[in-house]
Formats: sequence, C-alpha cells, structure tokens
Amino acid sequence: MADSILIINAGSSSLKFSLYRETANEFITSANGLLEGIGTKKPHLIIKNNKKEVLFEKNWTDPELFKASARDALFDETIEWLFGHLGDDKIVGIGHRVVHGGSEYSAPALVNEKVYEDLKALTPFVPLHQPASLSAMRVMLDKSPDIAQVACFDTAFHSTMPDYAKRFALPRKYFDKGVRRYGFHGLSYQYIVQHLQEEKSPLATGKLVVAHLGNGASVTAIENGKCVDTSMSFTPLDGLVMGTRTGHIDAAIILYMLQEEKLSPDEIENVIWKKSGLLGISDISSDMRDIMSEINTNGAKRENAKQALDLFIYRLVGEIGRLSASLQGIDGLVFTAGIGEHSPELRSEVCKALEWLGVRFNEEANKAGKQLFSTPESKILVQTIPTNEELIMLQEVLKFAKK
Ligand SMILES: Nc1ncnc2c1ncn2[C@@H]1O[C@H](COP(=O)(O)OP(=O)(O)O)[C@@H](O)[C@H]1O
Ligand SMILES: CC(=O)OP(=O)(O)O
Ligand SMILES: [Mg+2]
Repeated sequence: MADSILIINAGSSSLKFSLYRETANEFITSANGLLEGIGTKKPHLIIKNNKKEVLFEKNWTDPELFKASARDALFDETIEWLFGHLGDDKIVGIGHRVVHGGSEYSAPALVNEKVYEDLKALTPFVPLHQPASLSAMRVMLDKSPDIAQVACFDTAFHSTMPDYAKRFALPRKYFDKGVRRYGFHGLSYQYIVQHLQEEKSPLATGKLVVAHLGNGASVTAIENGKCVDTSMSFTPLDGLVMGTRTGHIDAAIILYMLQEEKLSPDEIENVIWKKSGLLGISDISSDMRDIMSEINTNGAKRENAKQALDLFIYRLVGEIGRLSASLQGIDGLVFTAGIGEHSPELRSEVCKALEWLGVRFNEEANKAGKQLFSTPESKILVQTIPTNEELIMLQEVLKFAKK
C-alpha cells in the first residue's frame, strides 16, 4: 500500500491527469491520462503508464455524452477507472490547476466550500477555463471530501507585477472591481524559474523572457525569478495569436460585432475564443503542425497557412520586443510548451527576427533539440526547456497532503 497524489489539469475541451505514487520517499508518475473531445462527437480517454504503455482506452458512442454538459459524466467514469487502478494505494492529496485566482488568491489554497464559491464567482472572467476546473473539483469534493484538494493558480506567479503592468487605462472603478491585468500560465513559468535555479543558470537571477507557446500562448518578462510583465491580461484571450483565440485586438471590434453584425454575446464569445487565431486565419486548423504541413506540402490553402504563421511569429517577436523594453534588456530567452518545445522551425524564425537584439544561434543544435542553442557570441542565452506544470502542483499538494 502506497500513498498517491492526483494532479488534474482541466481544460475547456480536455482533461489531463497525472497520478504520482510514493516509492522510496519519492513521488514517481504511475499513470497519465488524457480525456479529449469533451462536447464533441468523439470523446476519447487514454491512460498510459510511465513507460508510455496504454493501460486503458475508451471511446464513447452514446450521443447523450457528446454534449458539453456530459463533462461530469465522462470525468466520473475516468475517476472510476482511477480508483479501481489504485487497488490498496491511497490518494492523500489532489491538485487542481485553476486558471483564475482573481485578486484574492495569490498562493495555492486548500479547497473548501468558500474557496469553491469564490472561484465560481470568477467564472465570467474566464468563461472557457473556470467551469472545467470547478466541475473536476466538485466531482472530487463530493466523491472524496476527506482528501486534501489544493487549487493551484495560473495567475499566482504574476502577482509581483508592478502596479502599472496590472492596470488598464480605464476609469479607476474597474480596477477596484477586479478588471485588471492578471496574467496566466504561471505554473509553467514557475517551473522554468525553478529549473533554472536548480541548474544554477545565470538566468535564475538575470532578466529573461519566457515564451509559453501551446494551444494557449503567452510570453512573460522575469527578473531575478519574479514576474515583471506578461502578454495575457484580464483573461487568457489577450496578447499573442493562439490556436483559436484572437490575442490582442481593438476592443471596439466587439462593439462592431454587437451593433453592426447584431451578434449575441454568446456568438461573439464563440468567434473570439474558438474561431479565431491560427484556425481563423488559416481556415485549416488550430494546430501548428497542420499549418506547417500545409506550407511544406504546398497544399490548397498554403497562402492562408503562411499568413497565419507569419502573423503568429510577427506578434510573438513584437511582444518579446515590448517585454525586453520593460526589462531594459534581456540576458535570456526560453521557449517552452507544445510549439515552443517541438518546433525548431518556429524557434529558428523567431531567433532570426531577434538578431537586432543580439541573438545568435546554432541551427544544428536547435534542430537536434539541444537545450541551449545560442552561440558563445550571442548576447542572449537562448534555451528550450520542457515545461512541467504538474511537478509544481505536486510540490504544492505535498505541503497540504494528509499522510
Ligand atoms: N512538432 C510540433 N510542431 C509544431 N507544433 C507542435 C508540435 N507538437 C505540438 N505542437 C503544438 O503544440 C500545441 C499544444 O501544446 P500544449 O502545450 O500541449 O497545449 P495545451 O496544454 O494548451 O493543450 C498543439 O496545438 C500543436 O500546435
Ligand atoms: C491559460 C491558458 O490559456 O491555458 P491553456 O493554454 O491551457 O488554454
Ligand atoms: Mg498547457
């Protein structure tokens, strides 16, 4: 019988989980699960062990389970499997990734009914992300009220931003109501800082920009391990071009959609969160791999794909420039998350566009996936570091776990 910790990362259409089992005083991954396609006709669950062997796989065919409202039912079945798999092992703590902690939660918090209600009140700020975390939390609170559950916030890392980086130029009352720049992907940024500290990298105490480029994408300016500014703001819609989100747009476009196109708030929400970004421009896909393959294979929509990629890079480079100015120069640039970790082509284009900043890099080292791929004459250290948001959550849960 061993202690286990469950880490849950609930997204708008997917849910990832990692189960860690204590072996010789260390928590080691024993299973990783991905429940995808929530709210579509293809809900799919796959669970693998730490050797990447498939432990369990399921496709659902009941149309009732194709609705977004079936999230809890699908999650329930996933948890059933997990509890069965545990055997005599005992879950001593659960970590939930919560995208928004508002102005009140700037550190991980033990979930109780009050915390749950506080987080629920933040739903209008993050309509696609918060309901998913809350639903996973509710299922687990009802199922296992005695297990310590810890909410780990994407916003927490950014609480050190100076006042001017937290404000919009709106009448004061909005700031007081919580309409502020918060920033997201904080668990990922925290991991990168921790990794640099463990490696005793000079970047751990220097000035750096970290680019978290996944389905959601953001860049953050960090000095001496603390956040100074970031590209996402009130919600994870702002900043860079993303898979399906607009990134920064002129706020008056929303008025145009509302007043001229007579779109409803729900329709506008759908356009700006789910139909824009790489998907909107390319008219092909939200996945960077599909965009690049369309360009490389000279597909029918090659020009669209090229425009999507060019804009993604242009806006990313521009934002790195802005953050470099806010830091008054940088010592390092780090790429992470799906695109950042796996696309040498993208990293290469970004680095070429940053030559003016003193970036020099070795293309072979970049292609080979070497962590450090800047050359000795580069003014800036350029690295690829695989992120590990789950590890940060595991560390937080261990502080609360009832063992
Ligand atoms: N080899 C690759 N080349 C380009 N992009 C990739 C590659 N592998 C993964 N990606 C991109 O990474 C994205 C997912 O990143 P990830 O960090 O897992 O996102 P999330 O956690 O938001 O789901 C995908 O949308 C895909 O575009
Ligand atoms: C905050 C955010 O955008 O998260 P994700 O990239 O998982 O959608
Ligand atoms: Mg992610």
